[in-house]
Amino acid sequence: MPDHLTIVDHPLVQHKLTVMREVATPTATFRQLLREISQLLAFEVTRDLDLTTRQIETPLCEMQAPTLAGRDPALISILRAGNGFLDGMLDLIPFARVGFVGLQRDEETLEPMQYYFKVPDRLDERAVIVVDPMLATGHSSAAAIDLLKQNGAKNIRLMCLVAAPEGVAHMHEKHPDVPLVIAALDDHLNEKGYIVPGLGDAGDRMFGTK
Ligand SMILES: O=P(O)(O)OC[C@H]1O[C@H](OP(=O)(O)OP(=O)(O)O)[C@H](O)[C@@H]1O
Ligand SMILES: O=c1cc[nH]c(=O)[nH]1
Ligand SMILES: [Mg+2]
Repeated sequence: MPDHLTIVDHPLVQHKLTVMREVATPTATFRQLLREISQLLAFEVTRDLDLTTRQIETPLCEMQAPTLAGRDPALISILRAGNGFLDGMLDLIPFARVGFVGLQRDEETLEPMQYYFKVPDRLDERAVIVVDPMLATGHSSAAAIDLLKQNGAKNIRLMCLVAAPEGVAHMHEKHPDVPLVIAALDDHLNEKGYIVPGLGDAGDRMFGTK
């Protein structure tokens, strides 16, 4: 397994993901589980954030205590499905700045089309965490990260729920500097670019569209 890839094999993550994969799982349950898993994956994707110390006073004494270094991190959601990760992440990192990259895959070419871009300032001075539940061909995530790098981002991580081997390989080719944190590496993509076994279209399942 490439060392830029972390698969979070925690039993709670795997249990929740299994329920999300089931075709009979209703939208409300799917959305709730996505939120819960986002917090467990967030634990892993933030593991190597830089720390510094600051002087504080406890009821007993003064101490140099650890605190996150530098500017507040930026969470970047790839619309729409990335928003399923956002609320849970913001519960854990309420001081994070938030950006959005609107991308939608063309169903024929599987190439992502951009329809929105709004990100926090000074990306070059922030840890940037890009979130999207699905990494299929990897073209959407790679395109989003291209845009973020054009806007100065240097210290980037990508957090996904389910990835295909094709997507992991594409990300590694285009952005070998970006670590990936995922819950599962599935078997393959089908002829329509869907991850198999996968969970279907994450955006549609989250929002009850289709
Ligand atoms: O790795 P790729 O082959 O690019 O596919 C993955 C992308 O497809 C899905 O979004 P989609 O285009 O369905 O948009 P949506 O979130 O609005 O449904 C998913 O959330 C990713 O962004
Ligand atoms: O399986 C897939 C592939 C792309 N996007 C999804 O939401 N699901
Ligand atoms: Mg979709």
